[in-house]
Amino acid sequence: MVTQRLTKQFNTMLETAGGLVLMTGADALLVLLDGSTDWQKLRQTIPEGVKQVIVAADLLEDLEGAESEGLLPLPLNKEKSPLLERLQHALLEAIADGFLRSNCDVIAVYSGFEFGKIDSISHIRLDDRLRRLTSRDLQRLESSVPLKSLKTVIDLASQIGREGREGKKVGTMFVIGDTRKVLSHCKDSGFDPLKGYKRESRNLADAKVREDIKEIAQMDGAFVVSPDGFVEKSRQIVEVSHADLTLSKGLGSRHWAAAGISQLTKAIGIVVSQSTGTVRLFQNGETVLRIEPMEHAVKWQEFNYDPPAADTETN
Ligand SMILES: Nc1ncnc2c1ncn2[C@@H]1O[C@H](COP(=O)(O)OP(=O)(O)OP(=O)(O)O)[C@@H](O)[C@H]1O
Repeated sequence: MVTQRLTKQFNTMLETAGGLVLMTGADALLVLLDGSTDWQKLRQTIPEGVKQVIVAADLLEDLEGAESEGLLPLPLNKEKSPLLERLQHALLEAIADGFLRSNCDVIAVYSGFEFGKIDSISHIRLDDRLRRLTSRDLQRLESSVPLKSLKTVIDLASQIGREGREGKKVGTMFVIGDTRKVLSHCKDSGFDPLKGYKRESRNLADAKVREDIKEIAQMDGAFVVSPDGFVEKSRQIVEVSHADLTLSKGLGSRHWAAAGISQLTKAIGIVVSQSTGTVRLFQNGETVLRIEPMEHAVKWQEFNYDPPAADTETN
């Protein structure tokens, strides 16, 4: 386990960042660490008026003891990832864990130039930036499902989670890829409204088809989607055992079924939770991506960091 010593420089950066939280009225201080540290000292160094202090590190064990000092621990599991990716991930996780709202101000302090040396402070406004999922997030899944089809289904799932239907929240499931094997673990949950439709009328690339899917999503069951983005069947009950799986507590049978089928086949399970609107991707029986509901659509971007464009607003 790496230990990050509270050096004089680290102390100064914490004090300064804490001061900045108070001065700007930011909602939280995020300390992105490269290892464990002396949590008591860290809390004492930060001005008392700063109430929300999130401490993020790669491993859960690095954060042991942080909570009892009144800090909010956030494990990242992002070892060796580039800084900006870790920072972005920390912000998303902090929202998912309820430490931050999706529209708030955060002061972040981290090692920007040298591993283990806290040398940078940023004032981050959480808005659009968070909605930009990177294509690399998906490429990393190393799935046999083409990226284009995955993006289409994720966009549709996020839309369903965000908008619901006629004022009601809607949850649903998509299982994409390894279609034949997936179907061998499915049974009809009722009449399939897509039965008898020509293939082109089941193509998710078509906006009209996506609207139909939103209607059908209100009914029980899952959509089985081919790797090239055609809905093969809807209203399917996925019958799998999930004896060997471990998932977050609180996830119900729809999520377990998606995780189960992703373990049994090469498919990716995508679930929109009816209660929260959160979209989760399952692969090999595990949650590999989670997208919180946002006001607007997901924006895809490549992970080339572009410096922010000059802000013309005067505030
Ligand atoms: N194995 C399954 N295959 C397909 N659909 C399922 C399966 N299990 C549950 N569902 C669907 O999910 C709905 C919600 O079930 P449940 O509340 O247990 O799931 P959940 O994972 O908590 O999802 P949510 O967060 O949306 O409530 C069920 O009414 C059913 O339509």
